[in-house]
Amino acid sequence: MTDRQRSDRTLAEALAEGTVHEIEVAWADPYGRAQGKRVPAARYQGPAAGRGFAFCDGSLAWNAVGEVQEAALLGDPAGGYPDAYAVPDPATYRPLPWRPGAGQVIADIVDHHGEPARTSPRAVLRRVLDRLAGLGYTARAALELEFYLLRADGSPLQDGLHAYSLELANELDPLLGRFTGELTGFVPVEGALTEYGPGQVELNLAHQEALTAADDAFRLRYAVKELARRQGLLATFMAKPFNGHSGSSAHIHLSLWRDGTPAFAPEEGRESKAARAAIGGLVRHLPGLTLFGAPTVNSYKRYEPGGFAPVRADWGGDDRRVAVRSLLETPAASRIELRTPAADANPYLALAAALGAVAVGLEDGLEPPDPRDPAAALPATLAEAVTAARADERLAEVLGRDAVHDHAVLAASEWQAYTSQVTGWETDRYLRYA
Ligand SMILES: NC(=O)CC[C@H](N)C(=O)O
Repeated sequence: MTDRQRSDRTLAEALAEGTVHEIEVAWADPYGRAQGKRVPAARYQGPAAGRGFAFCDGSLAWNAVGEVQEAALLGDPAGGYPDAYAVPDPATYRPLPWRPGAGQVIADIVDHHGEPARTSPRAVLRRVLDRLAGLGYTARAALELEFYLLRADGSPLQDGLHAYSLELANELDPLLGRFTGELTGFVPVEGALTEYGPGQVELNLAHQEALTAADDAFRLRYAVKELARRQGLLATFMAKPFNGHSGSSAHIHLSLWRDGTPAFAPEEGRESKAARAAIGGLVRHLPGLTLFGAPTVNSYKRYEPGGFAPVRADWGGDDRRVAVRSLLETPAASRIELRTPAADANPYLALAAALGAVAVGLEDGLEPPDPRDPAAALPATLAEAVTAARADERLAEVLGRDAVHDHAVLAASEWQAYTSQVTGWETDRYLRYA
């Protein structure tokens, strides 16, 4: 029995036995934040088996501070923000570790015409996975998420800088212990470590079928924030919260499988044909896909030359300085790590864009460039990323033009809000000197 079948049965059993009193019907907004409705168990089955749970479709077309952008298609202003429907995927059911008797299920979104909402993040990922399936592949993925644990007022909890420090890890207890304890029934955490910044933590997730991997990253961010809140702390997935301290990434490890065999298994000691096509697709389309792993103004402040966050569309072997890291290991563990996505990314969109570029690499028979050739610069700002995403017709064909249009509109609204403000940096720098 697969994990999906198991949790499917768990939900039906929990409802039948009356061991669950409430279900959170959850979906990701454009920025990967958990949205949803709390539904009493007795009111769940009707809508879940029918049209789904109604909500205002503006929730799928708002920017980082919740301002609905009318130019985004799904908001469909002509239609007056009609209902969209959250249709639970029962295989995603998990009991909530912090509220006994409550569970969560992740929903797919259907628009008011009854069609899958083509710009909703989970739908974009499904579309790419269908395309890969058409090529004969299933994708597996594992995400590593970094974040800062802060005091409730936003100040750092620690001042030490020691990645992998078990002593600093102890200082973060009891919360850190929860991430490798009760949280593992909700998401498959494989490891927890202190990262380089003060109070920065990294959690590694197990590799899973790609849709589940994105669901896990979505759940993880929600759960970490909630467990921290219950402890009187603030967990932030902001990409670069502090000047002078490392940013937070969402590295994605990818592999393709054909009929249960690993398509990235090394061939004659080097990357397989499928792996080379995947690397070729990723490297060529990195400028266009960057937006989907780096959706805010702040995401771009993480990229620093000479650091661990890449600034070029380059690739290499076991090298943490490049954007696309090819890890040749045992056949089943050989994989590609994409290091551009930031922790503030929507995991569905980041994974969809990465796998979209992989699909393009396979379809177009691409090869990795010679690593000694000069590599293209990645977009250095959100505005450059929007331009690059809009210019990448081939990637848009795979992700869906409407999805690229909408998410570019949201990002452009972030950029507009940012550039229209006079900042403290400007007054500090220019007021007395102009
Ligand atoms: N684990 C690492 O390689 C550090 C990654 C770094 N924090 C980044 O933002 O990219």
